[in-house]
Amino acid sequence: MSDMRLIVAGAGGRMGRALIRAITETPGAVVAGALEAPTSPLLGQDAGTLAGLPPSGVKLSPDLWALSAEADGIVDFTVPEATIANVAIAAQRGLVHVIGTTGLTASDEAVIKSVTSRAIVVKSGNMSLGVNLLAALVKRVARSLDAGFDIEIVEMHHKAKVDAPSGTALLLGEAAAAGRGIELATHSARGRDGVTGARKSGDIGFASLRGGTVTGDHTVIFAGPYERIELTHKAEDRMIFAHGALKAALWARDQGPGLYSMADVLGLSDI
Ligand SMILES: NC(=O)C1=CN([C@@H]2O[C@H](COP(=O)(O)OP(=O)(O)OC[C@H]3O[C@@H](n4cnc5c(N)ncnc54)[C@H](OP(=O)(O)O)[C@@H]3O)[C@@H](O)[C@H]2O)C=CC1
Ligand SMILES: O=C(O)C1=N[C@H](C(=O)O)C[C@H](O)C1
Repeated sequence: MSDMRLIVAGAGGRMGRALIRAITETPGAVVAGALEAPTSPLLGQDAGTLAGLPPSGVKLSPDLWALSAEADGIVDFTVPEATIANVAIAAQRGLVHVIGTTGLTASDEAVIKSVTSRAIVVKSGNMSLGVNLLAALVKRVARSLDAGFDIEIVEMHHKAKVDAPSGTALLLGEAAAAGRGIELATHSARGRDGVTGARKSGDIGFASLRGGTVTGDHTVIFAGPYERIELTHKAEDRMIFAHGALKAALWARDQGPGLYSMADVLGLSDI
């Protein structure tokens, strides 16, 4: 099969630069385009050079329609507004769309879902192997423990992160809720402050810390009477997300239309 031609959306960002490096070092994939915001001062710069590599000849462009004429997929770690704009073009052009962007609203999620009867989308709040294994473990542990064990999810990220709770924390919350057989939407406690009253039994709590250069730490705490289980993942380098996203793109190329998760890509869906 020919190399998969990938567009990196948000190519000047932290994840975009990691993706350019990951694609460059992976056989079977090539950088076919580098998309950036129309207002970005980086437009016209070389994607390879920005990623700390030799010049690639691929310049940052704001025009996905033009870039996508010669591409098979788009790997998108940007901002919700950009991702939603990209969804329509990717679907129209028949591109595999790998979405890592977090902070998506329920209506954004609905827009993404709406194209998946005809388009291939892989979306996950965390593309790393470790976090997706952690999610499977969390689901399993939650299934074994009753509501006497309170579930709390703590995450810490670098000071530039703009959304909270993190996409990963929400993914882990969904896993815990699935294990317990409840809906996260109606059993979640976010942003406690002031006189909140006692903890509501059955809720899944979230707490977000921001500071420094932390790549991404997540702990799921099962706090029961006189004992506590804590499951933790610590990301040490963004390349784990980039390699996961690339694996997703190459995997998705052989799938039919649909909305897939990293659990599907990694074969963890049945845990
Ligand atoms: N699922 C996962 O595994 C992971 C998800 N993420 C998520 O990925 C997203 C990006 O993270 P990160 O790289 O750290 O953030 P950055 O802010 O470093 O990068 C985002 C990039 O997207 C660009 N951008 C904004 N608007 C557009 C547009 N319309 N078209 C193209 N590009 C655009 C930004 O440009 P400008 O700065 O000029 O606005 C910026 O370069 C976040 O939502 C984050 O939570 C991060 C890591 C792992
Ligand atoms: O913004 C980040 O940096 C990260 N975002 C993702 C999230 O919201 O969980 C994944 C990772 O933790 C890094």
